[in-house]
This record gives sequence, structure tokens and C-alpha cells, in this order.
Amino acid sequence: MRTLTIEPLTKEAFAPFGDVIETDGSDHFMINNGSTMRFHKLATVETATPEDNAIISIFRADAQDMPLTVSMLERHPLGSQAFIPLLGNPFLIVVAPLGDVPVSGLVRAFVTNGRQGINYHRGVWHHPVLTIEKRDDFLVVDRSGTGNNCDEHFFKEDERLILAPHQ
Ligand SMILES: NC(=O)N[C@@H](O)C(=O)O
Ligand code: NI
Repeated sequence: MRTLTIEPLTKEAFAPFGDVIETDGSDHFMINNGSTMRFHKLATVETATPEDNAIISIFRADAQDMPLTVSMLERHPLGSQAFIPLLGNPFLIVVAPLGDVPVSGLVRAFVTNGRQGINYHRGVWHHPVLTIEKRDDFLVVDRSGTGNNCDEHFFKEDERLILAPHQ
């Protein structure tokens, strides 16, 4: 099984999978009579139909045992999904490009710097949220509506991957 190289998250590296939600290196303009910087439209919320809603939730996630065997990825065919850390902790991301199924050889892993969130574009394969802390909180912005919005793909045994952040 291939051990994933964990890359530092950057806008450029993550561009095939979605947006990085961060102030570092992001354009902004002043509002509120010069008292506030607006880092405007860092990402957009994708939905599928006019009846859909973009909703805001909080995920309180517990850490997976590491090293983790990545045996599955999921995607949301009807909308985007954003994770913004509420406690300032780095977290892990595992993604694969758009396609009918995720290609094991194209799976990539990233680690955030604690000041970054991400917005998976509609249909991008990703692992469910992966904390580094024992427990962590995320603000999540994603799509609510009718129909199935979560496809799961389970890798064959020889396609599985290892995520080993502490090695
Ligand atoms: N199931 C759910 O809402 N969470 C996943 O989509 C995830 O990416 O963590
Ligand atoms: Ni998801």
C-alpha cells in the first residue's frame, strides 16, 4: 500500500479539488468605514437545483487512529462542502480528482496551517473530515436538498493507502 505524501496546503496545489479559505495571500478591501478588511468571495457554495439550500453546520470530529488506512473516499454530486476550523488547529485532507471513481494513484494528502479552511468543489472525492487533534470543531457549509448527495467508493485492498501524519 502506498503511503501518502502529506503536502502543505496551498491555493495552487488544491486548485484541482476546490478552494482554500484563508486571509494569507487573499485579496481584500476595506469596509465599515475602514475598520474592517473584507476578504471577499473566497469560495462559492455550489448547489444543484433552485430548491436546494446552502446550510451552515458545526462538525465536532474525533480523531481517527493514525496511521490510517485510507480504504474509502466519498463525494457530494449535488453540491460543494466547506470545512472551516473553529479552534485554529491544523487538519488533514485526502482528495482525488473528479471522475466516476477515485483513482488510487491520483489520491493526494494535504495538511492545513490552522488558519485555513477548504471548500471541496461539487463531486470532488475526499475522505470524511480528518482531525489531528483528539477532538476538533469545524464550521461546515454545504448543500441541503432532495436526492442522494453522498457517494462512497471503497478501494480494493491493493488500492488502499496509508496516511501517517506523525511519521
Ligand atoms: N457525512 C458528512 O456530512 N460528512 C462528510 O461529508 C465529510 O466530508 O466529513
Ligand atoms: Ni464530505
